[in-house]
Amino acid sequence: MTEPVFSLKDIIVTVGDNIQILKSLNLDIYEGDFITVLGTNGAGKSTLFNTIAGNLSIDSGQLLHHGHSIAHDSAVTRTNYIARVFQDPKMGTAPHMTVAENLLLAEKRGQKRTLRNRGLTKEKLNEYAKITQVMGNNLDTRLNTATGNLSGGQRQALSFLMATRVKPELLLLDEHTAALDPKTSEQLMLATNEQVTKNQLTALMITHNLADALKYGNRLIILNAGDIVLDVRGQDKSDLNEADILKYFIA
Ligand SMILES: Nc1ncnc2c1ncn2[C@@H]1O[C@H](COP(=O)(O)OP(=O)(O)OP(=O)(O)O)[C@@H](O)[C@H]1O
Repeated sequence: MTEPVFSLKDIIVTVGDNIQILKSLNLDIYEGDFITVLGTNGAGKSTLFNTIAGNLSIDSGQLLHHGHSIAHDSAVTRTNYIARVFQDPKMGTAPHMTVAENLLLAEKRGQKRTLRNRGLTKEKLNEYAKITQVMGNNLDTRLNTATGNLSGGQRQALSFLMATRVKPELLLLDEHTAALDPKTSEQLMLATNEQVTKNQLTALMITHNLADALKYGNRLIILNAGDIVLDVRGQDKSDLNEADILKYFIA
C-alpha cells in the first residue's frame, strides 16, 4: 500500500483536569479514502476533527502529513491543505459577502486573502453559475445575494463548494447535512458523494445516519470512548449492516 497522506499515531488528547478524550488513537488516511465516521455522543469524533485541523493540540503521539509532523502547525496553516464543513450553516461563509465573493475568496486558499470584487469577471460568474447549479437548490440564481440571506441548505451547499473549490488534501465533513430538512439533507449528501468520488477527494465524514455511513465511502470507522473500535474498508464495509454497527455503540 502507498504511504498515508495523514497519519495519527498513538494520539492522546486530554482536556481539563487530565481527562483523556482521545486514547492512544491510531489512524492512517490514504489518498482517495472516503471514510464515514460513526460513534455515540461524546465518543470523540469532533475532538478527532479538532485535533487533525489544529484546533486542539495533542498531549502525546504523532500527527504526520506525508510523514512530517504537523503537530506544531497552527490551525490557520493547516487550512492550506485541510478544509472543513461544519454542521452549522453559519460557519464557513462570510455573511456580508455575496455567494460569488465567497467563492472567489475560497479560491485564495494558501494565498494571501485580500479581496474585494476584483476578479469577479463575467467568465468567473458564468463558471460559478455552473458549479452552483450542480447543487440543485437554486444557489445559481443567488450569486449576488449576501450569504446571510440564503437558506440554511443553500448556505451549506456554498460551504461545501468553498471547501472543495481548491482541492484540499483532506476534507473534514462534520455532520454537514445534520441541520437540514430531510430532502435538502439528501440532496447535499448526493452532491457531496458525487464531488468526492468524481474529484477523488480524501475525506472524513462524521454522521449519525447509519444508512449514509453504510452507503457512502470506501471505508468506515467507529469511535467509542476516544478510540477507534472498528475500521473496515472495501468488501468488509459493504458486507456490514446496521445491526452489525449497533453492536459497537457501547455506552
Ligand atoms: N473542552 C472540553 N472540556 C471538557 N470536556 C470536553 C471538552 N471537549 C470535549 N469534551 C468531552 O469530550 C468528549 C468527546 O466530545 P466530542 O465532542 O469529541 O464527542 P463527539 O463524538 O463529537 O460527540 P457528538 O456526537 O455528541 O457530537 C465528551 O465527553 C465531551 O464532553
